[in-house]
Amino acid sequence: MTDMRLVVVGAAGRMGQALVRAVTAMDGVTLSAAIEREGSAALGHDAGELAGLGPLGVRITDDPLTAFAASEGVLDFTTPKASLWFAELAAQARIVHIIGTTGWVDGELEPLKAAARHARLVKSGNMSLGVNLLAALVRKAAAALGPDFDLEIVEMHHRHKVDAPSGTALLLGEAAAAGRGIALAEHSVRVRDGHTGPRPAGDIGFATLRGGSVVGDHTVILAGDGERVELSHKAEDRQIFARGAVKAALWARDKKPGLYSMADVLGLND
Ligand SMILES: NC(=O)C1=CN([C@@H]2O[C@H](COP(=O)(O)OP(=O)(O)OC[C@H]3O[C@@H](n4cnc5c(N)ncnc54)[C@H](OP(=O)(O)O)[C@@H]3O)[C@@H](O)[C@H]2O)C=CC1
Ligand SMILES: O=C(O)C1=N[C@H](C(=O)O)C[C@H](O)C1
Repeated sequence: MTDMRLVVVGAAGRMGQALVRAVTAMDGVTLSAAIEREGSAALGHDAGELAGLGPLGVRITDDPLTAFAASEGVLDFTTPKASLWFAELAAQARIVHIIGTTGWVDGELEPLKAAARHARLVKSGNMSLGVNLLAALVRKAAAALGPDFDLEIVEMHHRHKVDAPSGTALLLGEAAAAGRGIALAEHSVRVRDGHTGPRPAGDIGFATLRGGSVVGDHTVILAGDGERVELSHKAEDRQIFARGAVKAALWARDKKPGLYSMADVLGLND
């Protein structure tokens, strides 16, 4: 089979550069184009040079339409607004769309579901093998320990991160809620301040830390009477997410249109 032609959008960003490095290093894929927004200082620069690789002969442009027409898949770690636009374009071009973007709010997922009628989308708040395995373990632990164990999720990220709780923390919260057989939306507590009163039974709490260059740390605490279970993942390098995204694109290449998760890609739902 020929190499899968992949376009990286947001190619000058932290994850965009990691994606360019991953596409260049991995077998079975080739970088077809690199996109940034109109007016970006990165336009015209070589995507490889920006990613610290030396020239690749792929200049960054602000023309996703032309890029998508010449590609089989798009790797997208940008913003929800940009990802929604790219989803429309990817659906029109009938190409695979891998979405790592986080910070989604209620209602924004409906257009993605519509796009997935025509396109193959893989969306996950975390594309690493380790976190997706952790989610499976959290689901099991929450089911096994039951409602007597209070659930708290703590995350820390670098000072540049703009959304909270992280997409990963929410993914882990969903896994914990699924293990308990409850809906996360009805039990999540994202902020505590002032006289909160005692902790209501069944809550799933989130705590957010920001600072320095932390790539991404997550701990799920199951706190019972007299004992505590802690399940953690620490990301040390953004390449784990980028490699996961490329793996997802290759996996989705021969799949039917639909909205898939990283657990589907990794076979953790089987
Ligand atoms: N799912 C996962 O495994 C992971 C997800 N993420 C998520 O990925 C996202 C990006 O993170 P990160 O790389 O750190 O952020 P950055 O801000 O470094 O990168 C985002 C890039 O997207 C560009 N961009 C924004 N809008 C557009 C547009 N309309 N067209 C083209 N390019 C656009 C930005 O350009 P400009 O600077 O000009 O706005 C920027 O270069 C976040 O939501 C983050 O949480 C991160 C790591 C792993
Ligand atoms: O913004 C980041 O950096 C990260 N974002 C994702 C998230 O919101 O969980 C994944 C990873 O933790 C890094």
